[in-house]
Amino acid sequence: MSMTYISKKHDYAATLDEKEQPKDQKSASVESLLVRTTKLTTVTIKLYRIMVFVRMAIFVLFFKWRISTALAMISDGATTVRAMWTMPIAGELWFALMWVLDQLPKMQPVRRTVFATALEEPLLPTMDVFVTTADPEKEPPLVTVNTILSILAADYPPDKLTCYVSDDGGALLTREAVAHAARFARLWVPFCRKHGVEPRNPEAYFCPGVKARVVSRAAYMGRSWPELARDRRRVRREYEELRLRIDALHAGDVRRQPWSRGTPEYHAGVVEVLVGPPGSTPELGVSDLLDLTSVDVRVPAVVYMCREKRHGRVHHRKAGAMNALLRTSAVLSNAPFILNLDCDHYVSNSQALRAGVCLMLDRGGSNVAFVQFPQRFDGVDPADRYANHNRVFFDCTELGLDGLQGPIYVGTGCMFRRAALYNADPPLWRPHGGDRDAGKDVATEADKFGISTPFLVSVRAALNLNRSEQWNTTSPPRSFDGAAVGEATALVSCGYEDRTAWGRDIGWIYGTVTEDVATGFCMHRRGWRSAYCATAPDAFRGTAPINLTDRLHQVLRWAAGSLEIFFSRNNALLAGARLHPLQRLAYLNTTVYPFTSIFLLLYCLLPAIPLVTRSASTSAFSVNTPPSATYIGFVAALMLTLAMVAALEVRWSGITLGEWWRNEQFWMVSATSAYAAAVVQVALKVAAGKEIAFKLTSKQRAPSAGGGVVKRQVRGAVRREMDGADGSDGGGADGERGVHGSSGTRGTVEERPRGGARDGVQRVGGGASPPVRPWSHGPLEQDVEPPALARRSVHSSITMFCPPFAYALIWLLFG
Ligand SMILES: O=c1ccn([C@@H]2O[C@H](COP(=O)(O)OP(=O)(O)O[C@H]3O[C@H](CO)[C@@H](O)[C@H](O)[C@H]3O)[C@@H](O)[C@H]2O)c(=O)[nH]1
Ligand SMILES: [Mn+2]
Repeated sequence: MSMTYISKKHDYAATLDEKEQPKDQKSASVESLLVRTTKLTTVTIKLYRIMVFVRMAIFVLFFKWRISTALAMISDGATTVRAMWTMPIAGELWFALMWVLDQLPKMQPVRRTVFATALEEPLLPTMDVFVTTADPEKEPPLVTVNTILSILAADYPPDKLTCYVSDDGGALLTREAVAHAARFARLWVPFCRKHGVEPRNPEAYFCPGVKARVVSRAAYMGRSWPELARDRRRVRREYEELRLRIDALHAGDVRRQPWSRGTPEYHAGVVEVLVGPPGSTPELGVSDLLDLTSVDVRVPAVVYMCREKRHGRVHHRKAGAMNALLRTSAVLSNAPFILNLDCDHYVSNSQALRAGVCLMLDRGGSNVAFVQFPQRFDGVDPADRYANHNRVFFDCTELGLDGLQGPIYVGTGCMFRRAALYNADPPLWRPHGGDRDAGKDVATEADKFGISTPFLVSVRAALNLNRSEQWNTTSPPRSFDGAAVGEATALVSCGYEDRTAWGRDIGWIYGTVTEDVATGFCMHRRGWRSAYCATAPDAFRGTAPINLTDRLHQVLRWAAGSLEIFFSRNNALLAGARLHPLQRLAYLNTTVYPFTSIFLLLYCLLPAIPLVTRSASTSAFSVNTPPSATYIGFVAALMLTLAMVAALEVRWSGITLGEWWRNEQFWMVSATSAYAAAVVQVALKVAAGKEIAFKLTSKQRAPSAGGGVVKRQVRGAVRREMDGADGSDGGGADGERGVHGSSGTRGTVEERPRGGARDGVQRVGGGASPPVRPWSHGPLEQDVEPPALARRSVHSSITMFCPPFAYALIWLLFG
């Protein structure tokens, strides 16, 4: 099976310039077998480029006319009049600049086709997967558990994969839930392997969600179709028990003393190997539940980590957790490649890990520091009213940047080269005769990496392995023994990074709440490339904020984090020449966009001043004078070209016009609220040193898995099944139907393997519904009406974001 980009109807021919990707000796043998990169050369993209330049030319003419007219008008005017002319022109110049910064990096998009199965199993390198969670209330342990299960069941050799979980909350609840997941994995992983099910997240697989894919009878590759139905029912019952156990954990003793090691902000460091590494040869299994006689039952290793936290010590939020994971994994498995998933982003395509590796090992791949996958989301309402899908960014901007030395790193769903996190130089920029620090002694690196000798040894091994690129023959030593775990625990103590380069040059970058953008930028600045990997089906899927308050808080955090980067040493304007000029523009755009709010608010509010103040000087403003024909002509031309550029962008990228429009709408909402709040926050930080908080996004899934009105009856069905329906093969859970999408037009009905009863949706378990707790998975059956949810959240958002408006109004009226 080859993994191709989400199907597009364009045909494209030109292969990427040879100069762009220097021929690499070691990976030459796999040249063009793993990845095919093609520039988009359709008529649409050519027209698109022309239209962008036409619009830029119109801008130049417009500003020439506008500024000369303004100068004539204000030559003898009062100060107010001058201000009234200068501000709008400054605003227009800023908006034009932002548009140009946004468009130019999108002009050379490329598409990649990854042939994941072309990479033979023995050639696969080892891989560490990092999952971060921070608060069991906002990030329900069940969500984390499902993510872990999807990772463990991914199609990757189990002896080459290790799953690390970082628990920043230090919660016993999370640790226990992960341990339960590790136990359930012994059944779940062989089941997935045996029947090739997708997606390998049990919640998504068993629930009638939008993306639950069920193999059709014809495509089924297993031994016998009825066996799948029977196994599926049995595994499902076990999964239901796991869910109940995790609920019980929350409700029971653990809940009464959830922070057994202290509080979320004060606890000791813990590293615990929950599942040890499996052997390197397949083990055929025995199980009471399933026939596993011909299935490899090995499960990848699982490590739980909770870094130490102390009062008065900054912990650097996710970046700090990732760096702790980087060190922990270094002394245990030390894999050359690292995949990061937030606790809610599960592996939705079991081939995804291989796809990422292909981009790293392919010709020219040795210069790739990270592979960013698009972020896709479940549970967003069908109208996507808060533009959660972010299609314009993922399907246009990142695709465009992929043609310019690589996309921006934007968090979850990103695969890294360990050596790049250790601040190594890419081969492309290595000084002749080897690496810049190849000859250096490890001991002298202690001021950068900290004093742990085993860790320094692991760094050296990782850098050497990266230089030799012999991934398969010299796999790094994996030791999970007591000594290694003890060392790992010392490495997650909160003082370890003192007086080192962690967070500055090494690992994830500190000093901003959007550590992702800063970290990727530092790599690009060193000359590393990155790659964008959009697969079909989606590689990973996660949850998005389901109400406006959460969404605006998320946008506020991103905007504030961007400005923090702008005011730091990682400002794109200060970067050296290894950054592609257009990439520099893209980074500049990514770090200054929140300033737009100032211009936008003034631009919209200033014209109203004469109406409310009625002062002599401003009333001289002719509110009654009709706009000149030239002005109307320019505005019409700018609007028309904007629409044409949008239409062409929509065409070449394959997104819908609706998605583009949502993006514009939500941009307006953010720019007049969250961006302004971000500017205020960062101003306070710069002026008074007030730190910006990392407010976690709640991962409580909307009770509607597929968005809109979706009925969930899983518990009911399972309970009914448990109540004695077991014998009736074919009824029960396997007979239910999933109502998809629920948007009416897109909704499809999917049959589960055994077909059978078609009334599954109506069935509800008997007895009283369990109490709805925030972390539980909802009542037995619930209709959710998104507008009601949205209305409620609009109220809370208004109270949250009205201060900037209130101040603006007060200033206008009485200032
Ligand atoms: O002190 C902290 C704070 C957060 N996290 C984890 O960071 C991740 C991201 O948090 P979330 O609230 O989901 O933020 P989002 O805005 O949804 O995430 C996006 O934006 C973040 C930067 O603002 C990136 O870190 C994420 O990878 C990216 O997906 C989650 O797994 C958290 O558990 C920690 O581990 N420790
Ligand atoms: Mn998130």
